[in-house]
Amino acid sequence: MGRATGPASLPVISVEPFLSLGNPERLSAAAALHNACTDYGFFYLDISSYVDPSEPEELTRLAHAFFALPQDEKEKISISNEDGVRGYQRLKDNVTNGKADNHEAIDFFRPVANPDKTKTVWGENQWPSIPSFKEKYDIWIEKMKKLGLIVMEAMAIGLGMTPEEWARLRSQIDDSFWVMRIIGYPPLPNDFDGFSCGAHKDYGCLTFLYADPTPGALQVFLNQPSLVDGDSTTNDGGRWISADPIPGCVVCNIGEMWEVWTNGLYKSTLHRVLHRGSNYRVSIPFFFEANFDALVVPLSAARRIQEADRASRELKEPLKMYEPIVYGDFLLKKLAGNYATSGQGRYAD
Ligand SMILES: O=C(O)CCC(=O)C(=O)O
Ligand SMILES: [Fe+2]
Repeated sequence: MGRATGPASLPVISVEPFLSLGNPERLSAAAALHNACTDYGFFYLDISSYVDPSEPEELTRLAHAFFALPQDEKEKISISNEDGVRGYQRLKDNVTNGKADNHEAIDFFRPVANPDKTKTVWGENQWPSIPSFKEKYDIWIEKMKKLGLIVMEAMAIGLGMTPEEWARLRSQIDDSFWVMRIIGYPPLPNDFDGFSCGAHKDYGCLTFLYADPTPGALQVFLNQPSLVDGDSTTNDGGRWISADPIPGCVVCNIGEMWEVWTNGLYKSTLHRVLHRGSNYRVSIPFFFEANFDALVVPLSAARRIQEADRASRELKEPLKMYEPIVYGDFLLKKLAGNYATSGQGRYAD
């Protein structure tokens, strides 16, 4: 395991320039966002001009109230009552890379018309009966959906997409099949064979992670040679750095769909959680995803950048292309391997 030396930390990008059309900093902010996506795949997104910090703090309080309930109360909204993925999952129910994760969670997905709980992900969300829980989280979901569109447009600007190209991409994400997890992490026992959440890439489009202020829990794997100093690399030639929460920011990372859209120019980055502190940690990732039926194909704008780079380096062999993916098919495959009972793991490759 690598030693984390030096002050390496993720870039901070403010959403503010993208909140109004006339903001003169839009282009430079989009360029910084592009660099964050090519170099790290992870960044802090400063949303202090978009949401009041008291909102996610209240969500954390509500999450604690739920996780503190007796186990049989929590089981009343178990995923086993529903479509197998919407609802509460016990501690160690999630498995990553063959090892149980030391967390419990509630998962919510975009509601569907004509729910049918015999079909994976096609059932209904299950809400705790704690007063104002659903109201407060529903407000958050709406804000994160809008934020998803705002950041997607900023990324389109950063990639140099034409208005027509952006309109086409927008039509694949304008009815996002979003996912929200509310995760509770008790301290990781020293002798635990596994992690709080094992190393994985997120499989969708953009993740907006709000986490309580607990330091030292979330770690991100950097493997760009320019970002990693030689002394501190792991056997894989990379380095794990902490991504501690910054007030007013969510941690944002790109998922595997962006890797396909950009034909590998933006990499989806490995991350994991090791919560060894003494408190009970809560995090609330919102996964802004493509539409269920979106056909995800490498974008011309990304290919233009790759071709220009190759021309400047006089590379001759043809550019390798990522295979197209229908997002909903990809999601169903991932969900099939999520849980202890199905053996493989939520966050497995
Ligand atoms: O809890 C965290 O900090 C990260 C969780 C995560 O990576 C995920 O749910 O995909
Ligand atoms: Fe993740």
